[in-house]
Amino acid sequence: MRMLLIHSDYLEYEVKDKALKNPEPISDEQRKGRLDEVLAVFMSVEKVDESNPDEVVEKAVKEIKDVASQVKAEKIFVYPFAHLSSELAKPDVALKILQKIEEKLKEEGFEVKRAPFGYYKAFKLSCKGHPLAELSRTIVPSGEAVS
Ligand SMILES: C[C@@H](O)[C@H](N)C(=O)N[C@H]1[C@@H](O)[C@H](n2cnc3c(N)ncnc32)O[C@@H]1CO
Repeated sequence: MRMLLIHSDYLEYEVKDKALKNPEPISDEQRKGRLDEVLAVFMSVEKVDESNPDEVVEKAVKEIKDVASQVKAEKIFVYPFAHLSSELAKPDVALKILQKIEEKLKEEGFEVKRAPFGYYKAFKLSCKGHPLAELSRTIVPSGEAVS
């Protein structure tokens, strides 16, 4: 999994068109979303993650918690983003992993939103620009090589 973490004044998105034949079903309310004072986490789930999804979820949550504590962010935006890797996991596996990450972050007490999966989306982002505002992380299951 590849993650781009941007500490932001806000992130807002608006769903445009389907980017998959069968995107995640969403309510009208989910067609737009915004969080202020947020750690935005753009995530590409990778093929290598399919070998141990639960471990990747645990590792991703740990990394996100670590960065959130360093930048003192209490809100997280989980943003499916297919542009950080050329070896993407299958959509059904990717969605499950992202849903589990969202769930675990909520259990940890964060306010969490997740952008809808399988769509083209317009978004606006205001990066805070401090030294820790733009970070990336690569996560793989144990025993797998980072490509
Ligand atoms: C397109 C662009 O504007 C938008 N931002 C977009 O990326 N949409 C992606 C993700 O929501 C999701 N998706 C599919 N596979 C994956 C994967 N392996 N990891 C993460 N997301 C995935 O399916 C869409 C098409 O790839």
